[in-house]
Amino acid sequence: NTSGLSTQPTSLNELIELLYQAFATNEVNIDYISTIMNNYKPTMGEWKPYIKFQSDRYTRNLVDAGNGKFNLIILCWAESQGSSIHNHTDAHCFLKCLQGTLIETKYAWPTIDEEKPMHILQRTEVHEGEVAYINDSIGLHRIENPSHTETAVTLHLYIPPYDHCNIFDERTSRSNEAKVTFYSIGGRLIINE
Ligand SMILES: O=C(O)CCSS
Ligand SMILES: [Fe+2]
Repeated sequence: NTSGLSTQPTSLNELIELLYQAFATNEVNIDYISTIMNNYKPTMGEWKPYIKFQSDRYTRNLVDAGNGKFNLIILCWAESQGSSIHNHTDAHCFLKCLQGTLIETKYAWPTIDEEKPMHILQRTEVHEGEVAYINDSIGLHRIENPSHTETAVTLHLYIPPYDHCNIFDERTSRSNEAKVTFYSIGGRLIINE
């Protein structure tokens, strides 16, 4: 169990340490994970190695591969960049806003095969320090940086890790499988062949 562990990570390294300890046993206490993600107080300097913006799309920068039990990733959103509508392949997804403001739009899973627009469940702003959570039983979502002048940075925790997901067309509900890739791993750029 996770009693006796700190619930106030004061650095990225301490957050990672607590995650490794929480995953040392097999069962994972999602409430505890939620507590430490909410309590983590980011200090900008520590995630400098993972801050990389691209003009064509948001970047996914792997911070820690979690011994195969989780992935901790920093996503960097330049102005007006956003994700596709996607699911999370039966994983827990925690998203903590480190800088800027994001909009999360949650959608219901498409029910029938006919072409029809996706149904929006909820749109929420995620502000600095706030944590959003989703999993496939809740629905799908799209994350966007709505600002035309400010960039945004988010910290994502996926439990367990996954290397593909489904992306959905908002107008038709059609979906395709998409591979999930990293722009950098451990702060080093991945040269895509
Ligand atoms: O992992 C991704 O690229 C989706 C960001 S929102 S969880
Ligand atoms: Fe997501």
